[in-house]
Amino acid sequence: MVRVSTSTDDPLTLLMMPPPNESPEERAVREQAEADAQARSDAIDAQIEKDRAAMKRRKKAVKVLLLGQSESGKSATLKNFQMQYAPAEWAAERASWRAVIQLNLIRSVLRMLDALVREMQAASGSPHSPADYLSDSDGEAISSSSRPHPHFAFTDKHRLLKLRLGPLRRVQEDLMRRLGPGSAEVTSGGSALAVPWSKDGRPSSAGGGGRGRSASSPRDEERRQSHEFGVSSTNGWKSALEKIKWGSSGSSGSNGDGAAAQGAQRRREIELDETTDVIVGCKEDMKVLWEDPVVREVLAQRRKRIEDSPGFFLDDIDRVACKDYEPNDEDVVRARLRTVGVQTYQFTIEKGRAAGQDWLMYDVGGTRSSRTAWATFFDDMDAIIFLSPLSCFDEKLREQRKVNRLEDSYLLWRAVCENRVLARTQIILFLNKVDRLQAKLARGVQVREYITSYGDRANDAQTAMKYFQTHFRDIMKEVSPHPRPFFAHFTSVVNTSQTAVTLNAVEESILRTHLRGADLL
Ligand SMILES: Nc1nc2c(ncn2[C@@H]2O[C@H](COP(=O)(O)OP(=O)(O)OP(=O)(O)O)[C@@H](O)[C@H]2O)c(=O)[nH]1
Ligand SMILES: [Mg+2]
Repeated sequence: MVRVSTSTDDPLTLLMMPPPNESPEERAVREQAEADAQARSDAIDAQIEKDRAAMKRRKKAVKVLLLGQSESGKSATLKNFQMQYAPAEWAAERASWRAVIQLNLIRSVLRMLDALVREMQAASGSPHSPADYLSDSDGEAISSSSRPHPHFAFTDKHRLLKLRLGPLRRVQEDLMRRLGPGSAEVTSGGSALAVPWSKDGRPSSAGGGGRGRSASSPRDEERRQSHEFGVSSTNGWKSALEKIKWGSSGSSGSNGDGAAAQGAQRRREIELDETTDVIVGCKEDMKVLWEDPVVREVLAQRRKRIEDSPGFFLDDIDRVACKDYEPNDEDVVRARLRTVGVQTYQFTIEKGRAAGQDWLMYDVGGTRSSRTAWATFFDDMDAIIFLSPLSCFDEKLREQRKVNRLEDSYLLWRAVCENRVLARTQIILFLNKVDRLQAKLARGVQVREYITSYGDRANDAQTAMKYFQTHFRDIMKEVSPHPRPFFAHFTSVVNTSQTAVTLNAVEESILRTHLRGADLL
């Protein structure tokens, strides 16, 4: 039989009962002691609850969105993060960048070759086809030759180079096919707006070149765009590199028939070997072309500065055009592969105070037509790293050849700072490509010729950097919905050791904001 305890024989109840002969004073003391104990217990419960919330918050990934126009260095910054915080994965991925770097090199060579061939045709008096005037091999618009042609001293050497480097065109096509849409630059953005969203983060009705789609409501449009973005979220460089590794299916082949998969893998390796063989075979001719004084004259006359273009490897032909070439860290950061859609990147901090903290970084495509999708990420970010390349003050957007790049950057910065959804989000500005700015000013390019408000200031890098920084700060001050601190770093993110120092400061600052959100600081 089960014995049920009653209030009078339960030992705990008996223990808690006041003594039968308790005086009023003793009772007051006892009740006070009980109240104190209860308060201590409540405080402990509250602390446990707070710690639990903090743990939850700590476990919640820090989310960072990288923004900035195309070629501002977003992906290059992300690569620096990866190198610093996920070294094993970085090392494993490095070899896959070889094909991208080979393509970058070939593209520069073919741009020179195209310029040379056109001038040779002009010199021989052969008529140009209309297409000759439209684009280079990489689709870059060139100016029409209405100007008089100077007389270049072409020789048989140039005609031979044209013939001998011809096979690179097929290699370029092969590599582009394998690497997917990110391997080509966007050279026409139609009428896409600089900022295709409103101050409250909604897509502008005219945004993204969206003319002719007015039948859908703004909400439908927003959903449609986020859906598109979701679909394209695997289109980052990882999928491009996977394609190179595993072929266009992106599958490792491990699930299929073993022999067939192995055969397919072997065929891809042979294809990649053939690509490398052609490049190695063209090595000496590529060097001759790059070092040829007449070619240099042609480029100067056409105002082509190949060394300023993304993915410049012409000074590395000896290393890159080798059978056993393996990219080093800096090669990978310098490699150019345009971001299509969004690249999501996750890593966990391994060392230090924030060890174990997960980070999620979002790298978006920066061309005007890609920007519509940015706003769908705004409401959930701890921080934004905004990149503006300072060296671009004299350049035009590829996708809209009339728009000055720096003006475009100012417009974007203004729109990000004034956005109400981002009012409480930390924004960190990277004034990037300082190395290129220094090189440009050193060779005599005058800022005031492109930025009239620059006035009579000295044309040195320090003065220009300070001037641009002040302009960005003033915009932020003017348009931010609430006062916010101005965090800016001068960067050259291709310099990986310098960038590591900047990233440490950035990590610390973002983490503080993240933890402050959980009242941990
Ligand atoms: N010299 C120099 N090159 C840089 C710097 N930052 C980026 N680059 C190069 O500029 C090119 C473009 O950089 P990306 O990181 O691909 O630019 P992005 O902002 O991701 O461009 P999208 O993907 O088109 O939006 C790459 O070849 C980079 O290596 C820099 O500070 N100095
Ligand atoms: Mg990118």
